Amino acid sequence: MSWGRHIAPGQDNRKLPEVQVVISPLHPTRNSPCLAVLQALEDGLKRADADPSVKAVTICGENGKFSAGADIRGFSSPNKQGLGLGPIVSLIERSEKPVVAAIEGIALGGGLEVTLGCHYRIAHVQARMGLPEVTIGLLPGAEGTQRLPRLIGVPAALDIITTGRHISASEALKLGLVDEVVEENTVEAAIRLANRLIGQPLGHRRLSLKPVPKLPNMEAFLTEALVKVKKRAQGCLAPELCFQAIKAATEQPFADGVRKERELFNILLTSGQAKALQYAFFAERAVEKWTTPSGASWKTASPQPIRKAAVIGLGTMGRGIVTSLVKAKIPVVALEQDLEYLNTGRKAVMLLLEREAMKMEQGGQTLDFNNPARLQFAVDFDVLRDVDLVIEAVFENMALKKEIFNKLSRICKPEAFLCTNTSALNIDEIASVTSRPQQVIGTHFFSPAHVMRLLEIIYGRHTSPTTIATAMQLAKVMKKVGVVVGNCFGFVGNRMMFPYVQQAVFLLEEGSRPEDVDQVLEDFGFKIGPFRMSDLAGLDVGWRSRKDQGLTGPTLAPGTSARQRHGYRYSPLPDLLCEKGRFGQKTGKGWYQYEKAGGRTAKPDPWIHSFLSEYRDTHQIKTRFIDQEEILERCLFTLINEGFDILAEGIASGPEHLDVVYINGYGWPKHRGGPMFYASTVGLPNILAKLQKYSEIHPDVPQLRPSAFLKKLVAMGNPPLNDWMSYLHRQSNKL
Ligand SMILES: CCCCCCCCCCCCC/C=C/C(=O)SCCNC(=O)CCNC(=O)[C@H](O)C(C)(C)COP(=O)(O)OP(=O)(O)OC[C@H]1O[C@@H](n2cnc3c(N)ncnc32)[C@H](O)[C@@H]1OP(=O)(O)O
Repeated sequence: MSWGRHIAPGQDNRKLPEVQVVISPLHPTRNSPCLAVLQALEDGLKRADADPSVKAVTICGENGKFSAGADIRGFSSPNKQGLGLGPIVSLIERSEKPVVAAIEGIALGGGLEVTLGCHYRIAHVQARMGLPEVTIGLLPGAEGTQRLPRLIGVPAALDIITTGRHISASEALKLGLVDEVVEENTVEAAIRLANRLIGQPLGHRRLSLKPVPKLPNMEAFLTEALVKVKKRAQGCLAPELCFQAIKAATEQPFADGVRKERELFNILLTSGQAKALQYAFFAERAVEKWTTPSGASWKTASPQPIRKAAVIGLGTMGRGIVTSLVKAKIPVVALEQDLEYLNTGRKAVMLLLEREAMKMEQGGQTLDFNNPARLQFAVDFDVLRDVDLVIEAVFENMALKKEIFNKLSRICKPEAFLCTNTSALNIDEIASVTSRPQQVIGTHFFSPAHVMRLLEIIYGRHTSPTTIATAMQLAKVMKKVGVVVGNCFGFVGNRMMFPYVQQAVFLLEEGSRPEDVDQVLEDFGFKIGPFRMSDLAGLDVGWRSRKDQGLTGPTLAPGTSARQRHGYRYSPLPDLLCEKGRFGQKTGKGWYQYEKAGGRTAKPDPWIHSFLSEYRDTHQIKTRFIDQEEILERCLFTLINEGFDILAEGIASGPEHLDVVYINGYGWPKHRGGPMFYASTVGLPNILAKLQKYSEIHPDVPQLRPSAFLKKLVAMGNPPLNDWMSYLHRQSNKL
């Protein structure tokens, strides 16, 4: 046997026998010359083919990583890379010399497609594979949609391609995606296999020549699958086009399927959705690199280790937070005020953990939560003496939170971090009752806390960089996206949500029905419209907060106008519903009616319709027809407008932060890239003009008055989103 020389665009320092073509590194950097990588791969293959001393080829990655696929930034560059990979995969497949892929680390996207051209695939036991193109608004465009169904069948290929999920080596082996899984050196194993293959026929290993395995009921299967794909996609184009490409594989010869794949790929490549999803990919990574206006930064701050944590309060939020910590393998003490609450909380937590353990078992993982060293329940604050971090998750009441923080400050060890799970309260006020305000931080979880990815991390005036870094590290360990924001009422998420919900309610006063408003926003792509959301969360939550603020309830000054507060427009509609006991799903009635208290199926309620009509009569509001455009613009543009104020005030350090918050915590459709990205696609001058128009019609709604920062950006010529923050302190002579 003889081997070809090492042919590589990079260096392989493992000094293996001479057979390798080294492919792209794990993280193609921003300027990674992807075309050069492809060229090197092609040249390497051609040289191996032409060299009679080479009898077999192994393709592996650099530094123990196969490939993360194409450089995503390349898809938005004018010189679009990548379309050249398909012919190279075919070139690999046509090789008369056996080609074996040695998959270590990850093989994703174009990287996995390369392996589908190889005649055999060997994976390391810890390798992960996937075709995540759908998550960045694309499809596997290097013939992957045609080869994968031929290799593993249509159902498995559909699942992998339309979800973009990563699979483990053991699942890949079960599916037949790889031929062998090894625990040893994968490249050496691949070389050994290649050795054995020399001289053997390869025809049956060329996937393009194989038929797609038949299903007894292919047509019915595809029809049903399409319904599922569309339902999951919620307006996102890529999953459906992935489906179409795979369907083509079942109906057409390989070459025609490839043509169809290319056609569909081009549709996606030029779609705004791909751009938005790729923006979202990088935005999520950008927020990891946090900074604060005082100069604190991820670069200089180091997180402290959290060996043991505590959660105070086992209500809905506390239960989810405990579950997240257990899943992150952080030993946790769960504390309640008395044994009765503790037992209720304990049962609920155990139920959540059992469900999570079952889910994890399906993916071949285990969850150990029956061990007291991992999870302990208590009613005595004394058990908190040795914890490194406490998350207080009692209900939103400043006096109660302050009492708890004062106690924590006295009991916990001096270096312990104190976090408050609040959705709006002032972090500085909470910190003020402790002896360590530098270690106090807001950690705003989203319900259900063990499912939702967002963690808003709110620093106060005295919060130290180490505390921020520790909270960010905690988010990462819990597999959440931490977004560092400043301290203001409602922080980023709820502060932007307030004008959105307020407009939705004003629209009801003027003539819309809850289901009209929800429909428009759900058609836009929100998972759930504002009224369905309010019914789900419970109308009483906002009612309590408005009562605390003196906006309604017994503390309201006698003679206050029903529809005005502090000289601005106010809608008492949500208060009136609460006074009638309509709290949403929990009472079976809210903005909608439900089959029973706790029911989940929202039905439009004729009672609400006549209630709204009587309300308008009482307040002499002329009912008018409100079109979809106005509903969308008034709800979204006020939310975006608030976003510009947040940026101007330095509450968030860039538009990506706001977008990541909205995508991960508020059901904003990811394929629209987040509210600020969406604003940039609509065009800031258009948003400004519409806000000006609505503000003139509704002068008593300050949230419709265009933000000064928005006006400035328009005056500065509508710069691209990446540049917005650089204009914050620049002078504009057009204003
Ligand atoms: C020579 C053959 C190889 C093939 C390559 C050739 C390409 C040819 C084009 C083919 C065209 C056909 C269609 C193919 C399309 C694709 O391949 S699309 C890309 C598919 N791949 C992905 O979507 C992978 C995306 N990345 C990830 O999922 C994760 O980053 C990871 C790889 C699993 C690693 O995770 P983790 O360790 O948590 O690190 P991160 O923080 O996520 O990333 C670190 C930095 O790397 C950047 N990065 C990662 N992947 C890419 C990428 N594909 N393109 C550009 N940049 C990437 C990421 O942004 C981080 O950057 P910094 O924040 O600046 O550190």
